[in-house]
Amino acid sequence: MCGVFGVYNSKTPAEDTFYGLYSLQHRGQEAAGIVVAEYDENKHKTIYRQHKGMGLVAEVFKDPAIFKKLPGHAAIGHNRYSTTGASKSTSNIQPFSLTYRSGNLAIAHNGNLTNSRTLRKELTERGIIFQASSDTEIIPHLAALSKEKEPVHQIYHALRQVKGAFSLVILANDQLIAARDPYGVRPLALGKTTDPDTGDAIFYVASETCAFDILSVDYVRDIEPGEILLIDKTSIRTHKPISLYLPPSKRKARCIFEYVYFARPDSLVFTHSVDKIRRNLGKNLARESMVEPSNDDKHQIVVSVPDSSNTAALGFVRESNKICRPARFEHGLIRNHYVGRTFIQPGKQSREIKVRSKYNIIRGVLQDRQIVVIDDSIVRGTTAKMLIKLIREANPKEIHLHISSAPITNPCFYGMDFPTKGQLLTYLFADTKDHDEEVEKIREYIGVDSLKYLSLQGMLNSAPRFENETQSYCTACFTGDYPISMDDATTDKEEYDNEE
Ligand SMILES: O=P(O)(O)OC[C@H]1O[C@H](OP(=O)(O)OP(=O)(O)O)[C@H](O)[C@@H]1O
Ligand SMILES: NC(=O)CC[C@H](N)C(=O)O
Ligand code: SF4
Ligand SMILES: [Mg+2]
Repeated sequence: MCGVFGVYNSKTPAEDTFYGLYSLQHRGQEAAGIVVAEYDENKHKTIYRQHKGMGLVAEVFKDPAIFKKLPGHAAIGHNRYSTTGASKSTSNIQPFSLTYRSGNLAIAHNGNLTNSRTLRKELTERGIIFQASSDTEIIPHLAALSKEKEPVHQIYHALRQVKGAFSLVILANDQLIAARDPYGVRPLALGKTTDPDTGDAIFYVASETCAFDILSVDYVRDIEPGEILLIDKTSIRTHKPISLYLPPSKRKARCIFEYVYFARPDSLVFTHSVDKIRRNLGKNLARESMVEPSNDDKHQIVVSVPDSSNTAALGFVRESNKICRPARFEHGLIRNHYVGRTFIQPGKQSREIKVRSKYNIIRGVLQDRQIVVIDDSIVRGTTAKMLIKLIREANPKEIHLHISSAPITNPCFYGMDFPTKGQLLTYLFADTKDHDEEVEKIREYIGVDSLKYLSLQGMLNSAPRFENETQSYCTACFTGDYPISMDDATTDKEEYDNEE
């Protein structure tokens, strides 16, 4: 999924970006980087400096001396969760920065392009040399090839040619550019504060608004789907950046999975509170639930799988009580906070080890009870399978697993790393005759007394509506209805990587 952050007209751009990336850590745990722009008055040009590395933000930027070497007025940063190009390859760490005929360019990307292989082949045939194997590097190459003079127009020209999901922050000489694909698949927000000394604006761009909160920055609005926003010296005085627009798409395709799992609940995503939508998902799940408290239990014991399903579990409990099905939220699973997100971890074995070391059970809460376990999603099934085995060790009376999203049956090509059906748990049961039989087989496999997924309609009813739009969300991994065509013939993430 990746986290992107940008800042313009700050006295401490590297530090601001560090804190922004730190709060966006949940969007990518593989690598992090910052590129800072400093205007050199003597040379009349902008100099870029960077620091990048594999691992978490706090590890990559552990040494405070790094920040002394990154002075400037603007910066962009990136947390990587790889979707195209090997995870472990250092050449894929973003932001990418390069020098070309119009000066300096640096780019950070959240999303995934669906025609990058086709474009890469064309560019390679024209003699372009690629340093990385990720899709993102295509964009600066296309911009550099553009006949336009202004970097923002070169970027526009490049973005007309790429397809797929992109939320971008770009440094172009001394300017900051933010852009979002016309479908609006990934989020991107604009924030602002005022410099108390000059009255000038300080602009911020981030994947999620939680990055603004940590810096006491006001959320202004979202970068619109298809918008290319230019922030420069003039806009800091006027407090108004300039916008260009890519041709609109017929429909919008905001990733509904951002609401289900990915984003932090304290963020506004697509202009709406993730917390509120996640509570709605839990509420609708309670309405669809068929589990009644067993005779000798006064309450259902509802246990969330921390952290991502905590909010849905709260919504579930509240609604259950409203509809006279007494329920009580309990901490039955404790999470080790030093283990990050497991689903976005590359590699099966490392995901399994992480799940096992991540959770432990509180026996007293679970023993001899009827337990409703709430999780937000089942993707590969690693978490559910291992967790239920763990919960069984506490001898609960019954385990009912409730999922606050529909079954994931199709790959994502727009920025989540499950590019083939074979990676999904549902694939194991693809030959079942209908939905009920499929759910029953999954129930048996996971080893629970009952399994309930929220319906697709229940999911859509939980998410906000956008006026004058025929379709607002991408639900492709749940439905197979892909809003953006997949031009590339292969989904091999490491196609262009050499053995390391
Ligand atoms: O079926 P799987 O492939 O295991 O993936 C789904 C699980 O992964 C996610 O949690 P994760 O641990 O990544 O993040 P969290 O700590 O934010 O809940 C999600 O909330 C599910 O629990
Ligand atoms: N998840 C993402 O947003 C990934 C960005 C980019 N496609 C990469 O693989 O580096
Ligand atoms: S396929 Fe699923 S995860 Fe991917 S963008 Fe669409 S809704 Fe989001
Ligand atoms: Mg989770």
